[in-house]
Amino acid sequence: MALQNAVRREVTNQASLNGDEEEEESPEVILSVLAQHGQVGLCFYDSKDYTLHYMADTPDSTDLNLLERGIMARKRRLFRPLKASYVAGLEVSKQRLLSAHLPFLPASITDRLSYLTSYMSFDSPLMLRSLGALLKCLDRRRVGVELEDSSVGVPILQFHTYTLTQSIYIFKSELHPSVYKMQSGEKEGFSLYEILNRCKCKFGSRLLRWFLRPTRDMEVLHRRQEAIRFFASPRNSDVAGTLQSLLRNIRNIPTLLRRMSLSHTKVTDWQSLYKTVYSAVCIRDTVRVLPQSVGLFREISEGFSDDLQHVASLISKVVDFESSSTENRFTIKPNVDPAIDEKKKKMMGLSDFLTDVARRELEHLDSRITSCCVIYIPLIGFLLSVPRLPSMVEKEDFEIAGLDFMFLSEERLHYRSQRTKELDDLLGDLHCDIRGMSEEASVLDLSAELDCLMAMSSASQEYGYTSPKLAAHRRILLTQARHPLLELCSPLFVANSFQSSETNGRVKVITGPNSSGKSIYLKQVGLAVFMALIGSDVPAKEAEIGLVDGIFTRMQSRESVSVGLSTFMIDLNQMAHAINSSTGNSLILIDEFGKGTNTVDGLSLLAASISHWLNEVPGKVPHVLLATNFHSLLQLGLLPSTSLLSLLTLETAVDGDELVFLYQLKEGMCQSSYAANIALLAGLPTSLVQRGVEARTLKAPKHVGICVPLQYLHRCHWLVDKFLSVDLNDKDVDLQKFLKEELLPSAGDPQ
Ligand SMILES: Nc1ncnc2c1ncn2[C@@H]1O[C@H](COP(=O)(O)OP(=O)(O)OP(=O)(O)O)[C@@H](O)[C@H]1O
Repeated sequence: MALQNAVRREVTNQASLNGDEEEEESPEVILSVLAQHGQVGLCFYDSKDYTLHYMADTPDSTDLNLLERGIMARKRRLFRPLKASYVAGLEVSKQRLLSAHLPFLPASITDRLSYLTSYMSFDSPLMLRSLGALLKCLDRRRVGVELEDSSVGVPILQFHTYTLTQSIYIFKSELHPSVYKMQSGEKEGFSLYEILNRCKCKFGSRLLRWFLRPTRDMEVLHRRQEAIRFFASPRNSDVAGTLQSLLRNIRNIPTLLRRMSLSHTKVTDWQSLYKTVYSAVCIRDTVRVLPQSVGLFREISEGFSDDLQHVASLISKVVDFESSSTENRFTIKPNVDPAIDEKKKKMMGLSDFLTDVARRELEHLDSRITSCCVIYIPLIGFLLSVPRLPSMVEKEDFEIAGLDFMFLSEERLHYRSQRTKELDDLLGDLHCDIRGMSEEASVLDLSAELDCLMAMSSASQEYGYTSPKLAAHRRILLTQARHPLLELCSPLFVANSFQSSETNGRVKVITGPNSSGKSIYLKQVGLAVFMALIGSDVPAKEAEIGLVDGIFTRMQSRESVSVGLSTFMIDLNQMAHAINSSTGNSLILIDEFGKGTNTVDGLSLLAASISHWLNEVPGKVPHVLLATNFHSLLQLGLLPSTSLLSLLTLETAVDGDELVFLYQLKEGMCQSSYAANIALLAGLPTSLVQRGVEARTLKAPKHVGICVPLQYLHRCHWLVDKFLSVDLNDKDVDLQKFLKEELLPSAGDPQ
């Protein structure tokens, strides 16, 4: 497990950096980070405002430094390690959180759980464990607490979701499965990642996972868009083909160099290194003639240095690949460079030779040592490696006459001898030059970026995506948008548009029969916005997307064993999260909220939640897209009428008894659930469905209405109007008189 725990201390004033007394007075920030299996979870406590910040588990970047950069960019601070022993398992960590001194938490543990899960995702084990570690640390160090009394805990007055600079968070994992699949070796399944991943080198595929993190950084997005646009043009398809075939040859230079301990060097490693360097030079030369206004091209042209060319020609001059592969051992070209003499050739090529060297060394060694070998370690050079004897305990025991002890590793002792020094001298030139290449990290980074963007561009061309216009406004416009996954497995996908302006129609309520396409529509909007925010083109004819700061989803909950909450509680949590944490710049997608409980209660909660947004000041209303089968939400007029509300439905047609789904979005509301037709479609026995229809007809209020004579209906209306006309707050109103004189005398008069 790669574990990084760190403690940060405020170092805004130099005095605290120098360990001055004033350090005590600086507010403290304690950070806890846990990384595992390509994911990172983190949290930190800031004693300045007693806030606990937490970040849901998120894909790790290629290096964890990003976290430091992200946080340090905001406030320059110093890190120092948090005790690893503070980190506990998931259950213990959850318990620490539930029993922490948090004054704002409800008293009972069950209520606490509900409260906490509405703020933070309990599906983030790393975050929870880092929180557990942090709470333990706060408890031990008693940050900001002067009192000895152990019942007084470190004050934590509020929680705050932490986001990395410019990152956008997708709340609730439902968008994830189709988006990220993180575990290596895990089957990708049919996912957005799979659609976009046409990368030619491993680094490209790996970086693409990182690309799947949305961002609001316009510079990053534009940089990606301009490269994607360039390759999307049919005029540039040849150059794209050339670059892709070169990218196939790119291998991990540092790993290759690490493997190049000469006694184990494989010919294939040399070949891979040569191909990598040679291809990098070709990529640079190809890119140099492309428009340098494209940022990525400019960086490749400048970043791939001439050293690469030098190393490529050096390898090709020295290594005889042809005889290496026929003889299946490393061979050097004869007579190419007079500086490389017979002896060098032998040394470099023959692992047998190194074995010879080792054997000769062994003759001079202590008789207790029965075996040894010569190895090569980049940056260190050739070393003699011998097994550690049981009698070699203290450092002094490692000394061997005539050898310089270097280090102990994996129960082997490593030494420099006169001969290994000679080997270093003889082979130094080549290794120095090649070693220099490990500095060429930019080759890998930029190649991976190029690979990713070409992959995204290729998917965009194949599936007819469009480049979205991105801006900082609060509008989203998608013309003829499609679902990127469903359109590939559906013979005829019906595209639909989406429009959410700054003020009008920001809250959209979609009704429609089951299977009419409501959920798909919600998801395609979410995915299009998501794709735009990773820099990709989107499946739509036209797109204009204001950068959202979060995508909140409430879809398809299953009861979660890890959290111990029922399906309905999870629904409520997600809704609470969306209501508590969204801003006027967020996108909220809600599918079927409220159906996990009694209909009336579920409906009321749904109406109250939507009304919450509809009653907000216009600038604070997020883009809300909500699908529901509660048709009475609209039929009973439970929502305030405002221009913020827009009603949509998906078109269907009835052909005889059969319901036909047209999947076309239109304004308005669904008039019938067509549940009976859908039940027949699904294969329920006809007699059973008919009985259901009868029962429903009898129960429907409409049935009563049909039997009541019109005159009684008028009478009822009149009575209601009369009652409503009375102002019960008016003290002068005499109710007895009203009933006797105004209402009852007219009892026989239906008006
Ligand atoms: N735009 C579309 N074009 C073609 N087929 C579609 C479209 N939208 C949905 N479908 C098809 O209809 C199926 C059902 O869609 P969806 O799950 O969105 O329905 P729904 O209205 O949300 O149903 P429910 O209310 O029962 O959850 C999809 O699996 C897909 O096969």
